[in-house]
Amino acid sequence: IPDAWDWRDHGAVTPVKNQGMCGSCWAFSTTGNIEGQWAINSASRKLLSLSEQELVDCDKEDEGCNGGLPSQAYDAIMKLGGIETENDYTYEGKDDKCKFNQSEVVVKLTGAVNISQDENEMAAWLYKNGPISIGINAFAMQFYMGGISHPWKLFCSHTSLDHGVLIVGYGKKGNEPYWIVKNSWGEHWGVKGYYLVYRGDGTCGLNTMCTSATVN
Ligand SMILES: CCC[C@@H](/C=C/S(=O)(=O)c1ccccc1)NC(=O)[C@H](Cc1ccccc1)NC(=O)N1CCC(N2CCOCC2)CC1
Repeated sequence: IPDAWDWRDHGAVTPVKNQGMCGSCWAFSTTGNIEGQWAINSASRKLLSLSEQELVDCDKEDEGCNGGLPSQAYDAIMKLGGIETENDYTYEGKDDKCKFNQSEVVVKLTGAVNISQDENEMAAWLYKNGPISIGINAFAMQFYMGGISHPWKLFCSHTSLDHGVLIVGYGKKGNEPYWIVKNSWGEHWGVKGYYLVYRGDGTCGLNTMCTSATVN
């Protein structure tokens, strides 16, 4: 696989979004993954912006603005019958009643996969298949101002994951390998909304809950 790869350069990543005052990061991680799968692995090859609010309101396996898991969201989307576009089911940033409309579904899932915790295998999977939904401990992200984040384990527990985000690529700056992570805190946070984090030692637990939906 190439030394560097960035799915933003290959039409598989929508613009950075903003979850606002709602703990819906898990929904953004989920839609980001499915947006990539649809653009890369479906017959249509179209990059669509998908609805997080549908997940916040209608995914009863998760807890809306109080948190959730992408792995549970994939299952909920399959049971609901698919996911609508951002435009058809717009983001409100608060828990609301479910307004799911089957006739507006644009993407259906066929399943989901767990991805290896080995970061070399993760990079190979990403290059072959697309962006990866991950859980991470977001402690260091709250103070991130740019560069390659590599906090001490002491400050960034590998076992208490509290944030859902999306790995869209990887690279190396000099001798330092890094992941390119899409966040959902708006484009003024981090590096145009992105987090560059050290690749290779399970920083902040980013390798421990890697998942993807499958679209066909
Ligand atoms: C209150 C919810 C906060 C929200 C993200 C909010 S956030 O605003 O992005 C943020 C995160 C960190 C610091 C500051 C701000 N976090 C989540 O949704 C995280 C995201 C995550 C964690 C681990 C792996 C993947 C994804 N998930 C969670 O918070 N939860 C996971 C599911 C859990 N359920 C409990 C009952 O039994 C079923 C499971 C509820 C809590």
